[in-house]
Order: sequence, then structure tokens, then C-alpha cells
Amino acid sequence: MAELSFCNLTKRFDGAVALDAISAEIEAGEFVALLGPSGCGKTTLLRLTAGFDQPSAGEVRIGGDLVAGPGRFVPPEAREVGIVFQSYALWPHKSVAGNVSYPLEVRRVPRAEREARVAEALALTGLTDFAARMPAQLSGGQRQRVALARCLVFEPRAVLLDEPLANLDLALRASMQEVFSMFHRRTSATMLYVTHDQGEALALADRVAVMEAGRIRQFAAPEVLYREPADSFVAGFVGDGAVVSARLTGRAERDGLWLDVLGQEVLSRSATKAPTHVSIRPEAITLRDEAPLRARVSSCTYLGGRYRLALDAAGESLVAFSAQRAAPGETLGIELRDLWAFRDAGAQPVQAPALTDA
Ligand SMILES: Nc1ncnc2c1ncn2[C@@H]1O[C@H](COP(=O)(O)OP(=O)(O)OP(=O)(O)O)[C@@H](O)[C@H]1O
Repeated sequence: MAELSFCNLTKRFDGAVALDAISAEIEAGEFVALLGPSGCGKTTLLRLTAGFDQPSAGEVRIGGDLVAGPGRFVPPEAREVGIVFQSYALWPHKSVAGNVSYPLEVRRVPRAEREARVAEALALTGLTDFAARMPAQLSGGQRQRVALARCLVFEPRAVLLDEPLANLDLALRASMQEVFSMFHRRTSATMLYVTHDQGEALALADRVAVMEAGRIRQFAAPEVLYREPADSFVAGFVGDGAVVSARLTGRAERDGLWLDVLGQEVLSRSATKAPTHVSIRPEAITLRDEAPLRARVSSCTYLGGRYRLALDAAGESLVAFSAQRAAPGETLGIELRDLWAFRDAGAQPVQAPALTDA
């Protein structure tokens, strides 16, 4: 049974739709990221799950129990979910151990058990040596670990995290990502993690829900989002690369469709027989001097170990990787392979005229 489930979940603020009939299921122990641009409804979905807001329509279930829906609303304190905010929200006058112990005191857990569980939670988050410190004496990363320890100590059914790393610098974000991963592996907690940072979502989550304008555009494993984006929005928002229009040549094979892409006939993977666009990831472009498709280098950036080339080819902007530096203005030959084709809502598939051997 799904641990968290949303059915036609809708939230309107003064008539404006923030969440538009979302349905999704999250399995016990899954780490799910909600990814999307500012204002797409990520925090609203988290707040409805926590019980800080009531839905305008639809249902939220936790562990199969209806916690919000027609005629029913379970308040946040009775939902048994842990929440980690960007702002840490620690008690400033309690020590680290005091903060972590608090949820157990509220639940009237006996002292000996409380002390054992606090020690365990501090050990799991690497805070044992900081037990007696006050929050003001900690770094941002350490404070966030206290917030995590405080939420795992009462063994919640699910942990909700709202941009927990947004206040930390880049190096600390990377090391805290490892703390979250380790925490998830060791506790098998169900986690719902809000971020607008695609790197964070792809690195941490088992599955990512890509949201836009109150809807989920695609809910899939990171590798699937990258290799098989459902539409132009997902292809553009997740990972590097380009989206260009494609035309059917009418030829199909067991492992794909032949499409006219930038004037070349390219075998493409697809889930639909009538695609309108292709996603061209940098790995799908091979540089080859004698290739007939010509591309002009518009910029070259060193990434460490390889170069990222921004290219113009047949009026489209592409991205390729190269082992060698290239000069802006230089012309290169490129080959396309292993493209992913999809149909964009509203776009009509087009049949290409027969390609001639140029
Ligand atoms: N209390 C509120 N009153 C009115 N409108 C609200 C309220 N809370 C959110 N909204 C609106 O609902 C929409 C979704 O907001 P939400 O905070 O869920 O987005 P988000 O994806 O979390 O964005 P961000 O990444 O900027 O935090 C936005 O248009 C926002 O302005």
C-alpha cells in the first residue's frame, strides 16, 4: 500500500489554482523529490501533506488513512510526519540534545528510553559531540542536522523536507546531500523533498515529480527523466541539452522511428508513434570532421576533464561535449544518435518529404 497518496488534490487561493487535481502515490521507504520552478505548487503540496493547509478538493492519505478529504481533516500533530524547514526552526534556548528530545517529551516517552533514542539520533547525524551546545553555537549544516535528528527521533511515518539546503553554501550542500542519503538508507523513512535544484533532485531521489503550474508533468526515476522526458518542459528543466522539432519520415523499425531532425534522418527512441519533438542530450552528439551536418561553435566552457560546446546547427541551439577545446566561430561536423522523441501537447505531428541523399 502507498505510504502517501494524493487523489485529485486541488488547492485554490482566492480563486487562483495553486494545485490542479494532482494524483500520485509514494511507496513506503521511497525518497521522492518535488522539482519545479518557483510558484509551481511544491510547498503547497507539502503543506497539504503536513496538514498546515486544507485542500479545496481531493484527498490526502497517509499509510492508507484519509487525513484530508471531504468531511475529514486530521490536524498536523496527529499525522505523525516529521518536517524539516529551510530555516531549521530550532528552539534557541534548548541545547542540541534538548531540541532532539523535545518530540519525545511531548509524546511522554519515559526518560531512559528518551535518552537512548536521542543518543541514537545524534549518532546517526554525526552530532554526538555537540549534544550540549546551543543552536547559536552551530554552523548552518550542523543546525540542519539537528533538525533532521529531531524529526527522525520519533520515527515518523514520513519526513517532509522543504528546501532544507537552500541556506547553505555549495560545498556544505554537497556534504549534506550525503547526510540525507545516508539517513535515508539507514532509516528507510519515506521522504518527500521539495527543491528547485535539479542537481539535488537527481542526486538524491528514487523518483522525481517534475511540477509546473500546479500539475505534475512527469513522475519518474532520474534516469528516465533524463533519457525519456515526457515533453519539452521536462526536457528543458531537467538536465542539459536541446529540444528541436522533428518530422516523421514514415519509416519505422522495431527499436524506434526514423525522423527528420535538422535535415538528417535519425533513428530515435519513442513512446509514441506520432512524435513532434526530440530531446538531444549532449551525449547524443558525436563530433566528426566529415559529418554532413555542420555546426558553428558559439561558446566553449571548460568543465574539468571536458569542454561544453554551445553550437548553432540549422538554426537551432545545441549542446555537445568535447575532449578538445574549440574556438567560437569554428565550424564542426556533428552526428546525432540515440535521440528521444515525444509528442508535445498542442503540436501536430508532421510527415517529412522524402529525404534525398545529399
Ligand atoms: N497563502 C497563500 N495565499 C495566496 N496565494 C498563495 C499562498 N501560498 C501560495 N500561494 C500561491 O500558490 C502558488 C504556489 O505556491 P507554492 O509556494 O506552492 O510554490 P513553490 O513551487 O513552492 O514555489 P517556491 O519554489 O518559490 O517556494 C503560487 O502562485 C503562490 O503565489
